[in-house]
Amino acid sequence: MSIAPEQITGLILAGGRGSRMGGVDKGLQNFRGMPLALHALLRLAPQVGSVMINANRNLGAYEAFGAPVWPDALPDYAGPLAGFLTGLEHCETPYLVTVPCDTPLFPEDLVARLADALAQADADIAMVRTGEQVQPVFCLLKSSLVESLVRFTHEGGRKIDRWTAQHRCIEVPFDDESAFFNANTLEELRQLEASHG
Ligand SMILES: Nc1nc2c(ncn2[C@@H]2O[C@H](COP(=O)(O)OP(=O)(O)OP(=O)(O)O)[C@@H](O)[C@H]2O)c(=O)[nH]1
Ligand SMILES: [Mg+2]
Repeated sequence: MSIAPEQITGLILAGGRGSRMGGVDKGLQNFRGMPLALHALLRLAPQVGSVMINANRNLGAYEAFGAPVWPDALPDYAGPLAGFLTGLEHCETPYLVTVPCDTPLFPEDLVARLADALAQADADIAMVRTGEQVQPVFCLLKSSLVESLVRFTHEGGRKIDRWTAQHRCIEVPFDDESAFFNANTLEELRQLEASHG
């Protein structure tokens, strides 16, 4: 069994505090003259059937990118899992794939590789691994997990790995580690701009 792109909705995670960047709205910071979240959107869109954005501030600026924008239902910046929940609650396809807004050079075949691995392993969740490092915010998941995530988060659960461990989860190795370089600080953003990717 394989998974077609049309069965997958893409979600840009841009709902964080950006505290290591001085509290700015990270997704709206420019990278090579264009907002980071728009880079992610343009890179993800050809890989999936439709895309949406999860953001908690400056919603109008994100709406201008032309995709639906959903803020967290959970209060107080509950972390990336709150973004997963928001995505699953608005997802109308059998699969959701998430990418963070601060990693604009992620692979152009990211979703195809996650989807192949998920289908082959008959898993519920597939996450990127680079070297020894799991990158849980690059995550393909079955939309049917929404009830499980509602339960987990409403009981106060916040850690991605604690939740994913409850399901059939696989890690998909990616060799191109530099494609997953993410900008947490302004310094890292400038470093990324200077890179060859
Ligand atoms: N929806 C939502 N997404 C979040 C939240 N916190 C982090 N994220 C997203 O999760 C991804 C990884 O988070 P970080 O790289 O730590 O980003 P951040 O939390 O904005 O930055 P720091 O405050 O410096 O940790 C990013 O795409 C964030 O936008 C949150 O409370 N809600
Ligand atoms: Mg954070």
